[in-house]
Amino acid sequence: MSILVQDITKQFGDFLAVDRVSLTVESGSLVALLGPSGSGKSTLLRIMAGLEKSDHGQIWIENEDATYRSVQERQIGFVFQHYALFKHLTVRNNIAFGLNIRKASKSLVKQKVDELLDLIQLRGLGDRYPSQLSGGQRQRVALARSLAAQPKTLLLDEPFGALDAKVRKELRTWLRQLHEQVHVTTIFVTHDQEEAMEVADRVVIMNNGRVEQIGTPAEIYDNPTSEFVMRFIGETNVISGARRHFPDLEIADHHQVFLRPHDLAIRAEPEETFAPATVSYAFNLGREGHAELLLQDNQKIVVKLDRDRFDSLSLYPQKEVYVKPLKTKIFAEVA
Ligand SMILES: Nc1ncnc2c1ncn2[C@@H]1O[C@H](COP(=O)(O)OP(=O)(O)OP(=O)(O)O)[C@@H](O)[C@H]1O
Repeated sequence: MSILVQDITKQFGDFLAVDRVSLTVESGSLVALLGPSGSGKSTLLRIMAGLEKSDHGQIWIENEDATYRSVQERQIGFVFQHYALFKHLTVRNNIAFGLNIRKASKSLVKQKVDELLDLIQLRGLGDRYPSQLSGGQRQRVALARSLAAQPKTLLLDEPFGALDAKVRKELRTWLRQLHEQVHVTTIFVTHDQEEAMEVADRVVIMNNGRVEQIGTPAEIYDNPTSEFVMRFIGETNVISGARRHFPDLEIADHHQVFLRPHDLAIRAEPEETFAPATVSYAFNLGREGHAELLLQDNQKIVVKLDRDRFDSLSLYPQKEVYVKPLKTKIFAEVA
């Protein structure tokens, strides 16, 4: 089920929460809405679901204007951060809830619930009550309950937000695998960039109610189109007056240069076009080594090196090294 969001705007009083957002979600894809707190992700998701009215713009579902359709008519499943399972019903009956309302036959309900219990890998726990499950298990039941209604689209609002880091990580992988099995068009909101990058086919980066960039995780990481995205996704170094250190960079004198900690060459001996720097700290993290270097004007650069390179350079505090950016980004300064 493809979804087209066209020029959606939503204001709460004087505050513009969603500002002329347009985007396309392709049928069967898994898309993350990623952005800092308050950037409008949940509001946009609720507008897509039909839980919130927009002030302007349209929502198209499978080439039909769904802007004024109800949640039910949109055939959308919704899962929130805080699992809203019925406490007095077993896992089985929670999953079966929608099917029972629609008066599906007993045998069909049993078959569907069995399939969904397998899908969420909780087959043996069907007779437990929500209070007898872990947070991660409850959230999987909430997903199964949404899937039981066979929604055309699944909207997840920080589905793992209330869980601890380890369980979140497990559920990420699980969500990806689940999506590969069921292929329901899925849009999920997160403010965790690692979660978005690991799980989604495409990531929509939001900031101040607007879409900053849309792309695959690799496109967004490798080719951020704004300073905001460069800083928000992955780590970045910012060097002011970079031409003083690296005269062959083709930039204006006042430009700032952005570069990832992996995108630097380091030498132990002086070399043309390399700038001298002093190691302020260096530590070995097992798989890779990290160091902080100070340029001659005391600007800091964080570098990350694979272990072989790190070991061969034998970095230690106060050591003199020579550095050169390999891949830089320059963004127009915002007036
Ligand atoms: N019903 C409302 N009334 C007034 N302001 C609201 C309402 N809902 C959201 N807002 C405001 O709109 C802005 C966007 O909120 P939204 O929940 O969409 O952001 P978000 O990106 O999902 O943030 P978070 O990651 O913190 O959930 C916020 O500043 C919020 O305070």
